[in-house]
Amino acid sequence: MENDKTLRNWLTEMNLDHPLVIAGPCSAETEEQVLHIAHQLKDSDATVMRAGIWKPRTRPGNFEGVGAIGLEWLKKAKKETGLMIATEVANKTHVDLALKADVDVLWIGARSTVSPFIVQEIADALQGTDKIVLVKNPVNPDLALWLGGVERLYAANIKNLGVIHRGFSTYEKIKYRNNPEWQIAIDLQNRFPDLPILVDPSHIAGARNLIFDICQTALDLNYDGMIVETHHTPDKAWSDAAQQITPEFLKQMTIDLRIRKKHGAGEFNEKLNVLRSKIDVIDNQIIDFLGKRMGVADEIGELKKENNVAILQPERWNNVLNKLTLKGEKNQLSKDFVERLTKAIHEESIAHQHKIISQY
Ligand SMILES: C=C(O[C@@H]1C=C(C(=O)O)C=C[C@H]1O)C(=O)O
Repeated sequence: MENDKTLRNWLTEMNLDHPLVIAGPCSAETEEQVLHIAHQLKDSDATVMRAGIWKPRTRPGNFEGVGAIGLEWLKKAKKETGLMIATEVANKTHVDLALKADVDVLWIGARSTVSPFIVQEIADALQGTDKIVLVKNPVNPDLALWLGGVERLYAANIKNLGVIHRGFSTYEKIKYRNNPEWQIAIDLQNRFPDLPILVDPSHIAGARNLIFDICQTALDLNYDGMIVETHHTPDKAWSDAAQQITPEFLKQMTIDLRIRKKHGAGEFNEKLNVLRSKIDVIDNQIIDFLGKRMGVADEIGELKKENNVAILQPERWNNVLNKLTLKGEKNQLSKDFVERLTKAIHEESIAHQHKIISQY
């Protein structure tokens, strides 16, 4: 699959003067709940109403969705409000039922994207559809697997495609439910600049107080819109209570979010060019310096080879790491960044020495 301007057609045809908003409850719970939320969303920026009907839960015993009856409620919501409707599909049966109910947007969840068998089954069931199909990132940070999902749908002649970034599962304790790993989504945008990308701040955050900032970050990274879990009484929601926001909150959020221009003009560009030349000079210096550092590591490698000494020297390495972290703090660099950078340099240094030592 190649990038192609027509990938954006479905979004362009919506003719929105703001980012695309898909909103609605994590799960459809009752007919009244679906209709109540739909009417609240009617005069918001939301174009599409979402609701989970079949809910993949991490552990059994939790509410697993109302099933096909929820499609009837969504259909009613569409009829009464004019909103388009969206739900998650995870197998051929779901697809058949959703297509029969004329669901406008179908998404493939993170737990399905990890499985090429399931994605293929869904793609086959959707073959040639003109519905909009969105692929959430897989639970693990694997861009190829994410794109593989999109490519399976593309190969099934499904042209109205997009992706949803919901973050990646992690065992580490972080402030988010799912680690955003923004760089993976940036890489995806670089490969497919015309493939619409939406952020799912609800699943990245896991908590409603983080939703605004995540949406702002996504818009600053040129995302095309957001899919946000929205419930009239979030704390009483049957699933994902902590991360749902009210329709009122959503309306205020879409007013407050800053939408920046893709490009500037005139004096801005002149100033930007001056600053960018400064960055270019510094970037060149960084690479020259790194090259010099590796040259010294090579010399150390030769020395270790002659004296049959191990490459990895944990004491020295810890010393280097601590010194640079301290120095980084003085230069307003985050500890996390300096650590990642220093580890990358160390890895390259080890690789250089390994090459020298393994030459006979
Ligand atoms: C360069 C050396 O080899 C390794 C690489 C290091 C580095 O790049 O700073 C530090 C310690 C060693 O693990 C060394 O022993 O000093």
